[in-house]
Amino acid sequence: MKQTELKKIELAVQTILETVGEDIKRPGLKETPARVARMYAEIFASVKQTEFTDYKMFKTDSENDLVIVKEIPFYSMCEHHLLPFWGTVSVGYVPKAGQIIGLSKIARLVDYVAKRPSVQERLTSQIVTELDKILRPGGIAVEVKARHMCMEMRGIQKTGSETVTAAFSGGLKNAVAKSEFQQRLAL
Ligand SMILES: Nc1nc2c(ncn2[C@@H]2O[C@H](COP(=O)(O)OP(=O)(O)OP(=O)(O)O)[C@@H](O)[C@H]2O)c(=O)[nH]1
Ligand SMILES: [Zn+2]
Repeated sequence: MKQTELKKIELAVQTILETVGEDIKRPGLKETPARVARMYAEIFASVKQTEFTDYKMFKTDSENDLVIVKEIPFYSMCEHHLLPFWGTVSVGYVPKAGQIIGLSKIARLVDYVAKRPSVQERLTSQIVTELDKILRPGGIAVEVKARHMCMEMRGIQKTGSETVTAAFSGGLKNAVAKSEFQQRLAL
C-alpha cells in the first residue's frame, strides 16, 4: 500500500478515536493510527489483487481419488462490522489426468480469498471458483467452519456458536461424492 493510502487510513482511525472521546495524544494511542493503517494493509492485502497466480501444478502418473486437505486455519473480516470471523477451511478435489496442485498453494489460496472484507458464504464459494479455474475440470468441495466476532463480542453476544458452510463443483456436486467428502472430514 502507498504511503498516501496509509496516511488516509491513519487519519480515519484518528477521527474514530477522537469521536468516541479518546485522547489521541496519550502515549498508549500515539502510534495507534499508524499501526492500525499498517494492520489494515496486511489483513486486506487481497482487495487490490485481481488474480491468484501463486500456484504450481505437478503431473503424477498415479490414479488418485479424492484428495482432501483438512482444516486450514484462516482469519477474515466480516464486511458488515469489520470484525474478525475465523476458523478452518477443508478442501477436497479429484485430480484430473494426474494434475495435482502444490499443497501449500491451497493454503495460499485460502489466504488470498480471506484477506478482504467478506461473508462466510462468499469466502466459501470463492475458494471453489478459484480452485476450479486452476484444476478444471475436476470436482471441488469446500467446507468452512467459523466463529464470528460480530455475533460474540457485540450484538446478540452468543459465544462459541460455529457457522458451517459448504460449496461444491463438478464431479463433487453429486450426493454420493458430497457425502464421501463429509464422511472423510469427520474421520
Ligand atoms: N450470512 C452471513 N451473515 C453474516 C456474516 N457475518 C455477519 N453476518 C450478519 O450480518 C447481519 C447484519 O445485520 P444488520 O441488521 O444489518 O446489522 P446489525 O444491526 O449490526 O445486526 P446484529 O448483528 O443483529 O446486531 C447480522 O445478522 C450478522 O450476523 C456472514 O459471514 N454470513
Ligand atoms: Zn459482522
